[in-house]
Amino acid sequence: MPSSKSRLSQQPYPELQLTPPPTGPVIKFRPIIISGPSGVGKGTLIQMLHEKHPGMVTKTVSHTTRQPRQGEIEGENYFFISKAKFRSLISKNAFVEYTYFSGNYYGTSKKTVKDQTAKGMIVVLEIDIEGVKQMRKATDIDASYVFIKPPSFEELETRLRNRSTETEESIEQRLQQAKQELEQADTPGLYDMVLVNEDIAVSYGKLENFIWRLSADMMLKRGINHGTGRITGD
Ligand SMILES: Nc1ncnc2c1ncn2[C@@H]1O[C@H](COP(=O)(O)OP(=O)(O)OP(=O)(O)O)[C@@H](O)[C@H]1O
Repeated sequence: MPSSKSRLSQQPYPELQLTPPPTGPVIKFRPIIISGPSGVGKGTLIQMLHEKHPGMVTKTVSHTTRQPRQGEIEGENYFFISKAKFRSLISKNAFVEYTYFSGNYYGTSKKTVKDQTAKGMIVVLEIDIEGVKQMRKATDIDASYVFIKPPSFEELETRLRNRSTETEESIEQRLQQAKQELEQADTPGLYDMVLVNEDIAVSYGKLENFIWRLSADMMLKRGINHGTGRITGD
């Protein structure tokens, strides 16, 4: 696969300068939630967004109860907290979504999403389908949801194998999980866009276009001047 930078040629809204306004109220963009089966290319697409729009597109740091691995940094890879603290945060409804996986909790705190949004950043989060269902039920984070599909199940398997990061057992588990996720992806009201990731450059263009269109709609609704990115009324 060519490097992500060489593929980033198309800017669908060249006139739209997505930089936070230097003064005045900060524009709050809707968080973008990306889901899809393991190996479909979510991480690749999100990395491309970060590389092309550093300082504008951001991810949040998750909380976990698992032990830090060698080299992992508190506040950079995860916020490492105890199970008691995690459970206390659950009871306070502090997570956008959370999951219990392999003996540990993992979750995205509402505060981290809201803090980044308040700074005028577009938060892009990778969240699985169960997390999306949790988020759709909650009302305090107004996000947009994208599901990434593989062109075929065989291609998904090829990508997972070629990535060479998984054991055979893990590949089988992921493919099993993928079947269930793909069956649910078209459930009405779950995702705002379903994107088939065939050619990575085309997929990236469609994803960027979707995000810009949302942002442009939001700016227009709020009377924002595209030239400066400043809010002219609300
Ligand atoms: N459109 C594409 N065509 C071919 N290969 C791709 C495409 N998109 C991604 N890949 C490759 O497929 C593999 C899986 O991609 P990636 O790691 O981004 O998947 P993921 O959805 O983030 O998986 P996980 O959920 O397991 O983290 C990587 O080796 C990546 O380079």
